[in-house]
Amino acid sequence: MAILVTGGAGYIGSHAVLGLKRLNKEVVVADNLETGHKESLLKDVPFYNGNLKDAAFLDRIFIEHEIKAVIHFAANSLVGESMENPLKYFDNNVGGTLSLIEAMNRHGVKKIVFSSTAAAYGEPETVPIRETDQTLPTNPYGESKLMVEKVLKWADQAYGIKYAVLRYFNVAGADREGIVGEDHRPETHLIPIILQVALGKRDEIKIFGDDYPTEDGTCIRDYIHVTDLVEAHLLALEHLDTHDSNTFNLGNGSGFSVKEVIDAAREVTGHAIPASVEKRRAGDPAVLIASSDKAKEVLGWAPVYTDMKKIIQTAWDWFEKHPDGYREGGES
Ligand SMILES: NC(=O)c1ccc[n+]([C@@H]2O[C@H](COP(=O)([O-])OP(=O)(O)OC[C@H]3O[C@@H](n4cnc5c(N)ncnc54)[C@H](O)[C@@H]3O)[C@@H](O)[C@H]2O)c1
Ligand SMILES: O=c1ccn([C@@H]2O[C@H](COP(=O)(O)OP(=O)(O)O[C@H]3O[C@H](CO)[C@H](O)[C@H](O)[C@H]3O)[C@@H](O)[C@H]2O)c(=O)[nH]1
Repeated sequence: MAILVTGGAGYIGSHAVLGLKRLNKEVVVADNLETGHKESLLKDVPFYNGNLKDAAFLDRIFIEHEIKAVIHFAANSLVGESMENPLKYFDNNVGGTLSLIEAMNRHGVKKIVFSSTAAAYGEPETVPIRETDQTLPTNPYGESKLMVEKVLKWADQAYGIKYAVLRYFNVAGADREGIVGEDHRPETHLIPIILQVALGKRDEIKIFGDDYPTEDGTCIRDYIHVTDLVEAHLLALEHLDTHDSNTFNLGNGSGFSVKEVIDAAREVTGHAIPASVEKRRAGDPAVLIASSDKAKEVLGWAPVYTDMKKIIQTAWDWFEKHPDGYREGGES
């Protein structure tokens, strides 16, 4: 019995595949390599290159492997792009998931873990954010994920497909052995961009606004290590064997400002990391911090990487060894 990982060639998906293989689980990957990297795939893991919207592609996987559960990472996830091209996000993120659920139903697969996001909440009324707080996305990316959450609820009711919705906050870091890492193109995330400055690939880090109502004026986020995140997926899968569908936040429960993250990276890398202040980036809430109490209480989840410097260290170890990411010359 295998676990199908969609988006398994991407940043988080590749870490999940590695985590599953370390537990000797049987894994199959489906990815169209739109933003993933074939170089991140493990040699002994069957890989299917195709689009989730293609029903025949999915049928082939479900026929060739006995799939017992799906961990569904495949999606587009650039907030800015989603504002400019919302239909791409509804088409791929919602359309891709509808096709996946239909295939699961055709083949009698009854469990799915779904990557949702803090963007499903929009601007929070209070922090830390709890799962029961209002969900009012401020961009099509977050909206597309929330739509899938709603689809999953009805698919459970109609077809008995049980789901764990995991709303991630800011995912960061890399595998401790550096077997896989983060290589988004374009890179938009704070920590990899800071580390590209330390590598000499960028001149400076641009801080998007220092006039927020926070102590140092820069935005505060909740950073969670990718390995801790993967661990929660494994626990959620197990949980679904004996429990009903559920929704969980995944974050560390503490916030770091952009300036604090830059300072931590200076300490880890020993590099000055020049910074300049730019205007605010549209749509950035001032503070996003998760309450992950529910995941801790219900799933027994306990994040290991709670120290920002340790999170950055794992990312730095990866970047030092792979300054051009997965591909020589830095082009995707
Ligand atoms: N990185 C974060 O901080 C973060 C935060 C919250 C939520 N998420 C969610 O986690 C998931 C993984 O994020 P990531 O950072 O690893 O992104 P990523 O872009 O590295 O990985 C996504 C993978 O899905 C594949 N894919 C996309 N559409 C596909 C389709 N229709 N068919 C087949 N494959 C397809 C891509 O090629 C890629 O390999 C996404 O669903 C994202 O929305 C990420
Ligand atoms: O060059 C940069 C890049 C980022 N930032 C700031 O750093 C913080 C973190 O930004 P990221 O782009 O790394 O992350 P986001 O908080 O925007 O996004 C994260 O949370 C979102 C939900 O709110 C989505 O889920 C998204 O995929 C996930 O990475 C933000 O305040 C941003 O303004 C900068 O100052 N300079």
